[in-house]
This record gives sequence, structure tokens and C-alpha cells, in this order.
Amino acid sequence: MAAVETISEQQCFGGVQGFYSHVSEACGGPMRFAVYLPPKATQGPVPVLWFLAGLTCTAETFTIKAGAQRVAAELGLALVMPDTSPRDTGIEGATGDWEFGEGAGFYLDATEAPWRERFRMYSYVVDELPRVVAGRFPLDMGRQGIFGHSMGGHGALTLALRNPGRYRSLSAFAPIVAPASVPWGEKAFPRYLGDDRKAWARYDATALVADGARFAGTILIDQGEADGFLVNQLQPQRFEAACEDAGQPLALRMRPGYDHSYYFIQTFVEEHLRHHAEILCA
Ligand SMILES: N[C@@H](CCC(=O)N[C@@H](CSC=O)C(=O)NCC(=O)O)C(=O)O
Repeated sequence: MAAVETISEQQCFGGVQGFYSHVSEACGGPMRFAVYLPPKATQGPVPVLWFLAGLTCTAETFTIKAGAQRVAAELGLALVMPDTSPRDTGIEGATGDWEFGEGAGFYLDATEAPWRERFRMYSYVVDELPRVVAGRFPLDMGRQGIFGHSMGGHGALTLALRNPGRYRSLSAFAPIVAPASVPWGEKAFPRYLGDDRKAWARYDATALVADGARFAGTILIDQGEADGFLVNQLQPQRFEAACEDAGQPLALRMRPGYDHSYYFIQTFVEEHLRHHAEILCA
């Protein structure tokens, strides 16, 4: 496994906020990620909470804008924030469109050329980065939770549904719950995955639940009612209906007045952190 290089480390609420890079096998090049270690990590391994960010984001976005560290420090939770795609790929068409390519990896393993060599964020987040962080930081990998926003909410839901037992707690802010049926996915999935919609369904939380996948616990989702992407791209009612049909516990909380921004995330991040800590720190 390639070495982890420290980009920066700063004290934050008695813990350490760091940014790191390493050469990823899954994504075929350098990748950046961020880790917050709470003060309790000096005494031994702490539970791990993964945050997957949305379109246009990097490992810095949630880390800098969400204001999660104060409560993570209090609760003794480590936070891991991967990037949203490989970078500087040099692939034609990988930049210049905020809905596809770099910054828009959709947490899937591309099967189509030219994307399949580098755009393997599913394997990266599920397999490679956990090994990397477990080898470098005092993390209790038996107590992992996952959450995310928008494209990253889609990532959190699909990774947890496809890997039962891996993540003990699961939540999302304004997730894309049915990417195979909305414009963001209809644009990205054929290019990454080809035209076979069966391949798309493996990366679609609503289809996964309808096909029998389950999360062993309640899935928490917060969704702003004033979110400009709500009607065209997010459509949480699709996931709500699939969960109801399947008997999958879901707490979908519609939040009047809130949009898609990090002000919405800042407002509710403490509730999400406490939800995860109740399960991970029990
Ligand atoms: N550039 C776009 C807006 C992009 C955007 O809103 N990205 C969201 C995630 S959307 C789904 O994954 C985000 O989290 N942005 C980062 C931020 O700091 O807000 C446009 O022009 O509409």
C-alpha cells in the first residue's frame, strides 16, 4: 500500500483536522482525503463516520463548510471525507461539466472506456480507503457509519445497502435517491456504465431496496423543501415509497424553507452526528 502524505494538520476543538494524499490503486493516481480525529483518539481507536460529498465538491467542502468538528470532538467520532472523483485525469471530457467527470464520480465503478481506468470511486471508498485510513489512524473499523449530501447521499445509501453489516449507521442530506430515473443519473450513468439499465440499478438506492437490499436500522434523511433540485433530481418520495413497500425503516424529515446548500447541512449536521453516535458509541 502506498504511503500517506500529510498535506496539513491543524488542531481543532482539541482534536486534529488533517488533509492527506496517497496514490490510489483503484483510481490509478493521487487522491486527497480529509480526516478529523477527536481528542479521544489519543486514548485509543474511535468510531469512524464517513461523509460523501456532492457534485463539484472536494475533500475540503464538508470539512470546511459543515462545522461538524465541534460535535464530533464532543462525541468522540472520527470523520473521514474522501474526494468525489479522481483528479487531473487528462481524459477528454472529464472537466468542464460540473455534472459529469471530475467532481462527479457518483461513487460507482465505471465499466466504459475511457472512464473505467480511473473512475472507480465505489471500490475506492468501500475497499481501498478504509485499508489506508485503518493503517494510518487510530480508528475502530468495527464501528463505521456513513452519511452524505446529494450525489454523496446517493453514495452513502448505495454503499450501505450493498454492503450489509459494514456500516452500522446511515443518514443523508438531500440525497439523489433514484439516479437511474432523473437527469443527473440519466446523463452520467450511460457514459460510466453503458446502456444496460440493470447495471444502473446496482447504483440506485430506490431500485436496490425494491430488489431486496436492506439496511439493518433506520435510515435518516433530511430534505429541504426549498431545495431547487428537489422536484427534478432528488424526489425523496420515490425512496420513501420503496422503503414503505419493503418494510425498510426510514425517517424522512422534510424541512420547510431550507435549500440545497451547506447552510442547510450546517443547520442539521449536529442532529446527524448525534444519530450516528447513538449507534456507533453505544
Ligand atoms: N454549480 C452548480 C451547483 C453545484 C452544487 O450545488 N453542488 C452541490 C451538490 S449538488 C449534488 O450533488 C454542493 O454541495 N456544492 C458545494 C457547495 O459548496 O455548495 C450550479 O451552478 O447550479
